[in-house]
Amino acid sequence: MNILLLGYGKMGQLIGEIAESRGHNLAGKINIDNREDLDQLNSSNVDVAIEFSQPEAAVENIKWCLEKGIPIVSGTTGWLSQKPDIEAMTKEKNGTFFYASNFSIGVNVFFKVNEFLAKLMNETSGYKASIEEIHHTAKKDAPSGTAITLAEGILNNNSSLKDWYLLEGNGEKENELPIVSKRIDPAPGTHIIRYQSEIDDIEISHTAHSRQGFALGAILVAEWIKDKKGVLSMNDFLSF
Ligand SMILES: NC(=O)C1=CN([C@@H]2O[C@H](COP(=O)(O)OP(=O)(O)OC[C@H]3O[C@@H](n4cnc5c(N)ncnc54)[C@H](OP(=O)(O)O)[C@@H]3O)[C@@H](O)[C@H]2O)C=CC1
Ligand SMILES: O=C(O)C1=N[C@H](C(=O)O)C[C@H](O)C1
Repeated sequence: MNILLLGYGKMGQLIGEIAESRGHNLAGKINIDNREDLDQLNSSNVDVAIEFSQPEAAVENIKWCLEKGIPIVSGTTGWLSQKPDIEAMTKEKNGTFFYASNFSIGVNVFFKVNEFLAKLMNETSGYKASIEEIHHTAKKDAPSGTAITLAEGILNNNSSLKDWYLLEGNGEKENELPIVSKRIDPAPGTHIIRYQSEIDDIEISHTAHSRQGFALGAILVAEWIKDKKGVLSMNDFLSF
């Protein structure tokens, strides 16, 4: 396949390496300083675009793909308030848009375990839920997209928590789920769910040892999505 990389930073470069090792051709490696290269690209020379850029750039990149009729796989986090507009545009253009806050298969198993545990804890009183995420210091957004997905998994299965919030300092909120974001190098991505009571604590965690799982997951999705249409997610891609 001809793969266009929108964003050629830590993730874009690793995705490029793995894609080439799987026999794909890189149609372009776009960063902020070579966007004029996009003028030469369209659906006749790009099969699929993979977008890992930054929160301020994601929407423009995704819209460019939808306008050109190029299927787009996006992993950029921190722009999701505009996702409804992108979903509407995907339908209007009969395009292909895939978003995941985390492409690692292990994290997607962890999402399911989190939902199951949240259901059990909804039946159990006396525990206080919280999320902690730890990432490298170059990360631009907080909380992480993965922490937000985990929070949604808890809120959808819990009748007493109304919303999540980013906990900074001592500002705890009643009946809301706190997320603590820590920035420590070189952490590629750690997420911890805690239920704490006076009697005992329950904790589940996922720790990425590198960016390999995120990058390989995005390529597997790009290979799968080529001939599909609509707004798609990891729940469509994975069979569990
Ligand atoms: N969903 C998932 O599984 C994962 C998601 N992510 C997310 O992916 C994103 C990228 O992460 P990472 O690679 O670590 O970040 P980096 O900062 O290493 O890379 C981002 C790249 O995007 C480029 N960029 C900035 N503006 C534009 C633009 N307008 N068009 C094209 N490229 C642009 C930057 O270029 P320049 O350097 O020139 O500014 C930079 O090279 C983040 O939002 C992160 O949270 C990360 C890992 C996994
Ligand atoms: O910025 C990162 O590095 C990561 N971002 C994603 C997120 O915000 O959840 C996924 C992964 O944790 C790495």
